[in-house]
This record gives sequence, structure tokens and C-alpha cells, in this order.
Amino acid sequence: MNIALFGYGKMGKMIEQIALNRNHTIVEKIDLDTTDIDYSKIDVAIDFSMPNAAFSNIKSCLEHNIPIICGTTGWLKDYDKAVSLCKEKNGAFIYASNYSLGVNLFFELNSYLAKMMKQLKEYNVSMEEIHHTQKLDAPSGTAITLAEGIIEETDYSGWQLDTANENEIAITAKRIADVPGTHTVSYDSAVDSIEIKHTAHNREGFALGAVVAAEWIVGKKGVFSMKDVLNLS
Ligand SMILES: NC(=O)C1=CN([C@@H]2O[C@H](COP(=O)(O)OP(=O)(O)OC[C@H]3O[C@@H](n4cnc5c(N)ncnc54)[C@H](OP(=O)(O)O)[C@@H]3O)[C@@H](O)[C@H]2O)C=CC1
Ligand SMILES: O=C(O)C1=N[C@H](C(=O)O)C[C@H](O)C1
Repeated sequence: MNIALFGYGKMGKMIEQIALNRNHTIVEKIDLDTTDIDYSKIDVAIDFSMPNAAFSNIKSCLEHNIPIICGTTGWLKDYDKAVSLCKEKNGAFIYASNYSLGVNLFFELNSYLAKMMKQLKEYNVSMEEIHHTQKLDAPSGTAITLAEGIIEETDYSGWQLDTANENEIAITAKRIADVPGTHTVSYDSAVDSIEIKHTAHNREGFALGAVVAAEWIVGKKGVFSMKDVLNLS
């Protein structure tokens, strides 16, 4: 497949390595300075850029009839617009806050645990995410997806960064040099605690998942998720 990379930073470079190992060709590497893109030779685009760039990149791809895999976080205020545009253009689009297989299994575990905890009012849920110091957004997209998974299964009404009102999930975001991404969901009562935790050891899992999603989406039409790609539940 001919792949275009929107964003050629830490993730763009890792995706390039994995895509080449899987016999794909990188036909465009688009960064902030790129002025001219030849859409005619692109089979699929993968965007790991910046929160203020993602929606514009998605829009350009959908307008040129290119399927687009977006991993950039921190742009979700425009997500509904991306979905509408994809439907209007009969295009193909996936956004996932986290493309790794491990985190997508962790999302399922999180929902299952939340369903069990719904009746147990003596437990209070909270979340911690830790990432490298270059990360622009907080909380992480993954933490937001985890919070949404809990809200869907319980009576929690929302989430907040740092402090939360009763009935909201408090998310703590820590920034520590070189940490690829660690997420912990905790349920605490007066007598004990239950924790589930996912630790990324490097960025390979994210990059592999994005390339697998790109291989999967070519030839399809619609708005999809990693649940569709991985055939989960
Ligand atoms: N969903 C997932 O599984 C994962 C998501 N992420 C997310 O992916 C994004 C990128 O992460 P990471 O690679 O670590 O970040 P980096 O900062 O290393 O790379 C971002 C790149 O985007 C480039 N860029 C800036 N503006 C544009 C633009 N308009 N069009 C295209 N590229 C642009 C930057 O160029 P320049 O340096 O010239 O400004 C930079 O090279 C983040 O939002 C992060 O949260 C990260 C890992 C996994
Ligand atoms: O910025 C990162 O690095 C990461 N971002 C994603 C997020 O915001 O959840 C995924 C992963 O945790 C790494």
C-alpha cells in the first residue's frame, strides 16, 4: 500500500519503520512546513500530528477520497464534524485514542470491571495517566476513553482533570521524561483498593496498531473504531 504520513515526529517515524517492514511504501511525509501534497498516489493516510492540525488533515483526506487513520489526541471538539464530513463524502475514517492491542484489551477489561462496580457504592473510582514531558494535551486521549467507558457502565456523570465533584471521575495527569504511556484505573474503599494498569514499554504497539488499521480500512466506507479492526465484542 502507498501510505501518507501526516506528522513525522516520534510516532510518524516509528510507523514508517513498521510500514516498511510490512512491505508498504511511504509516499508522503507531511509536516508543518509541507506546502504541496500529491493525493493521486496515496492509498491510505495515517495522522499522528498535533491537536491543532488533526482536523484539517482529516478534512483534506476526506475531500480527496483518501481513507484516514487518525491517532492524534486533543482535537475531539471537532470529532462530530469529522464524522459528518466522512458520511457526506462517503469516505472512510478511524479515530482511536490508542491503537495498541494491549490498550484495546484494557478498554474491554475497564468496561467489564465498571459494570461490576456499578452497585458497589463504597468504592470511589479515580484514574492516573503518566506520559513524557513533550505531550501537549492532558488528560491523555486514552484516559478520556477509559473515563467514557466507566461513565457508560455506571452512574458517574463526567470526568475532571485533578479535582472532581462527587459523581465525577478525577483524572490525574503526570509528566515524567521518556514515559511512553501508563494508565491506572483505581477503585478505593475504606477497606481495600482494586487497580487495573496498562504500561506501554515503547511506542511500537501504538504504531503497529495504526498500520494494521490502515491495512484494514482500505476498500471500506464508513466511520469505524479499533473494536471493528480487532473484532472485539
Ligand atoms: N492514538 C495513539 O495510539 C497514539 C497517539 N499519539 C498522539 O499522536 C500525536 C503525535 O505524537 P508524537 O509523534 O509523539 O508527537 P511529535 O511531536 O513527536 O510529532 C508530531 C509531528 O507533527 C508535526 N506537525 C505539526 N503540525 C502539523 C501539520 N499541520 N500537519 C502535519 N504534521 C504536523 C510536527 O512537526 P514539527 O515538529 O515541524 O512541528 C511533528 O513532527 C499526539 O497527539 C499524541 O498524543 C501518540 C502515541 C500513540
Ligand atoms: O502522546 C502520547 O505519547 C500518547 N498519546 C495517546 C493518548 O493521549 O492517550 C496514546 C498514548 O498513551 C501515547
